Amino acid sequence: MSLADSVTPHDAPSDLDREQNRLTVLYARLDTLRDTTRQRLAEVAARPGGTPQARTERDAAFTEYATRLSRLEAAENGLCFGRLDLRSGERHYIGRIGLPADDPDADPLLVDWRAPAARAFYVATSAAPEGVHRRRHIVTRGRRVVSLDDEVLDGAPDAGRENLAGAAALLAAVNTGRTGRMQDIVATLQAEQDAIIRSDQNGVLVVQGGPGTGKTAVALHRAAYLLYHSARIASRGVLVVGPNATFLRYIGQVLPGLGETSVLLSTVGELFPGVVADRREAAATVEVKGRPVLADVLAAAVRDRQAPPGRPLTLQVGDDPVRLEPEFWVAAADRARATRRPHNQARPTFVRLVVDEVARQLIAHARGLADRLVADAAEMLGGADLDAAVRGDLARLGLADAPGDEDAYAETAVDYRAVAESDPAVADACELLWPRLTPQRLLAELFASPDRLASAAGGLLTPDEQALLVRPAVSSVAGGWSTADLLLLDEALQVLGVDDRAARSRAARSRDEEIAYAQGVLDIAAGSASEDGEALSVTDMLDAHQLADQFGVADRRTIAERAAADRTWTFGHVIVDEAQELSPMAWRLLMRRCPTRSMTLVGDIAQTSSPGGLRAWDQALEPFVGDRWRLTRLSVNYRTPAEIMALTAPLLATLDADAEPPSSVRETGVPPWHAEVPPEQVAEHVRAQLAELGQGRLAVITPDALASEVAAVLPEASAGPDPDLTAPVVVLGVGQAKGLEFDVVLLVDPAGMIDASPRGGNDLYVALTRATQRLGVLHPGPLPGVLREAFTA
Ligand SMILES: Nc1ncnc2c1ncn2[C@@H]1O[C@H](COP(=O)(O)OP(=O)(O)OP(=O)(O)O)[C@@H](O)[C@H]1O
Repeated sequence: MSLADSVTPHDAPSDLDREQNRLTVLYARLDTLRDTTRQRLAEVAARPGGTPQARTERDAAFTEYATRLSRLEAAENGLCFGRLDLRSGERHYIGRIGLPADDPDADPLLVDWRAPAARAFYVATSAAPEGVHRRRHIVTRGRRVVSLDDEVLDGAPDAGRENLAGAAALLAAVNTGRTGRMQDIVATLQAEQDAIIRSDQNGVLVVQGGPGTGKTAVALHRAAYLLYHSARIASRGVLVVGPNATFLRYIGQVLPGLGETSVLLSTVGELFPGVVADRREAAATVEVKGRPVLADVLAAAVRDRQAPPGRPLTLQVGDDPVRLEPEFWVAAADRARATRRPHNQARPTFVRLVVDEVARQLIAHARGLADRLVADAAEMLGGADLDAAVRGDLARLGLADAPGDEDAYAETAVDYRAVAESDPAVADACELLWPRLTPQRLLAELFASPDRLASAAGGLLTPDEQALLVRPAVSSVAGGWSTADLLLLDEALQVLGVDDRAARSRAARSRDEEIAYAQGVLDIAAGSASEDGEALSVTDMLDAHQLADQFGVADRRTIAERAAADRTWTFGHVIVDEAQELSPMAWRLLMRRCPTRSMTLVGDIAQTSSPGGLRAWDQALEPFVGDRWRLTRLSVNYRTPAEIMALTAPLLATLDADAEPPSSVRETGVPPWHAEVPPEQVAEHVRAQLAELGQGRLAVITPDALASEVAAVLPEASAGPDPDLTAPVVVLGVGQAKGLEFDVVLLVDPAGMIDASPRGGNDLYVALTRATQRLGVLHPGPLPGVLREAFTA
């Protein structure tokens, strides 16, 4: 008996009517809650800020109501999808959000899928019914119930269901035509997936699973679950990292559809706001730049920029030459480094020491000059009392009038420090010996100079590896950065830090200006009030500080928006999809964004295709958490039919001898096929497949280098760096296909895919596992051995 046959469709009109009535009540409640929330939001928005505290409270209330409203809006489609009848006689309706009854003491009308009471809906089976008598899947369209699907769990176990929860609903979901956008699976989550979603938020959780096992879906639902349950995570937001922008667009609707806005979806290359990674690089360069040793290279490169000169430097300060000895520079650099602060933040210490030393020498010069003047005068005038003349000379030089007068000496030193501080020669020397460095400048100057590279990377990278990093000078401000560079920029930012004293004093100045402006407004108001003879004027109620507070603009950005603009934002939880692709430098960046190490990493080692990607999970995690991480596996493939998975078995064995292929949840009865055709004849096959497909999506997946050639013979297809996945046909290089799925896949040139890179076999495995219904392999020459074997088996 097939899985589909094992489920009894339940469409008795009376039951449908009853559920329709219930659904109508639920939507009515949803509408009421939306109206109330909208009204509250408007009230809060209109509330004046007043004191800073009141303003903060108002903004917090605004955010709270706005979030609540967006959750209520998002719940429109598929508001309620399930019902649990417990043996105890209790009944719960399960939905996308919880809906409280009007009466606060009454049971909720709808239980949120994330609430503990909903868990049994996902995990109960005939073998372990968890107190459930009946599980009902309610299928709706808009606000209408279209069908019901019941499972009685405490009856005789049904062998055909194979521990799937709601098999009919599940199969209906996986068989539905693709739309080019990932859908949530909240109605049909399976027990092994539910366990991951609800797993403890603390620590690093790794989810290893073959293709189509729902890793992405589970990761996104886990984000929604954690945001629902943890105020700490909600307050810092969740970061979801995906492999590329096309993939992020593909999954972009899932979390908003679940009502969650506190999630930033990003590639790892976008996590250094303000710099765009638009440069492509050779795989060998990417691999070297991703190595952990690059952190040491950058630290050495910064240290090289602090190197004291090995000879004395003479600065011309005004009329005085000031000579600074090598020992002085060494001591100054050592003291600045001893602050243990990042380069730019240690710089003020270095500058202060230089200024002090220059001032000390200026004072010494002046004293020497004064002494000489006194001696000369005494010689000229014989034994005359010269006190008055000396005092005059010292005063003219700005020096204390008597040695030992400490106050006066301190004042004098201050004057000379000011001279030293504003002297261009001193500033130039500081800039030369401890320059202010942005990450961009550090990297641009490092990569542009083989000498600098040799100095920083000597002993860490071979000369050939160093040569891979050399490139012509780029503007240190914009352009010309690769994703691998952005990881290095972020790393450099840690070593360099930001000297934000100037920004802070600018902020303080602008606050003073706001207060001055507010005072001006109050003065005018007071003037006109007294002219009008008003009893109570605005000046009686507010002072300039309070008014300035009210002028301040409220920060109503979502957590995700604030996080996206901030290079140093740390998240409450970080989720990494296709985590096997990340280089060690990318892991370092992500760990910095998540100091609590509350992380979920999902991926499949057998699908690793990037040059610096993982071969084992502990390889990535050991440097950060030792062995303190949990591994869990997903074992059922919901996407790829059994016929296609069988084709991939010999290939998988060559990629990872220990890998357990996931078992497909269904068969389609349509075996994959192959044909020997040159790339220019791909169009005929595409059109034939489209004619059979009707609705749904078809992808042509090629080796990366072949994509534009194939796209040229398929003008009707969406292609290029930013393809529209909702188009009926897309042409993708295999690198773009990661994480995606289509009803039909035509894979072009499998041998070319294997040959294109050292991880070409992994690429082929990714391409073979993207279809939900049909797979055709088009090969210009002979099939690769691993596929020939599988097709003839
Ligand atoms: N419980 C479920 N109910 C319905 N559909 C599901 C379920 N689990 C997974 N799916 C569907 O299976 C498909 C594959 O899921 P997903 O993309 O999350 O897998 P994956 O493990 O990330 O795959 P890959 O590693 O190959 O990219 C998606 O269409 C997803 O919606």
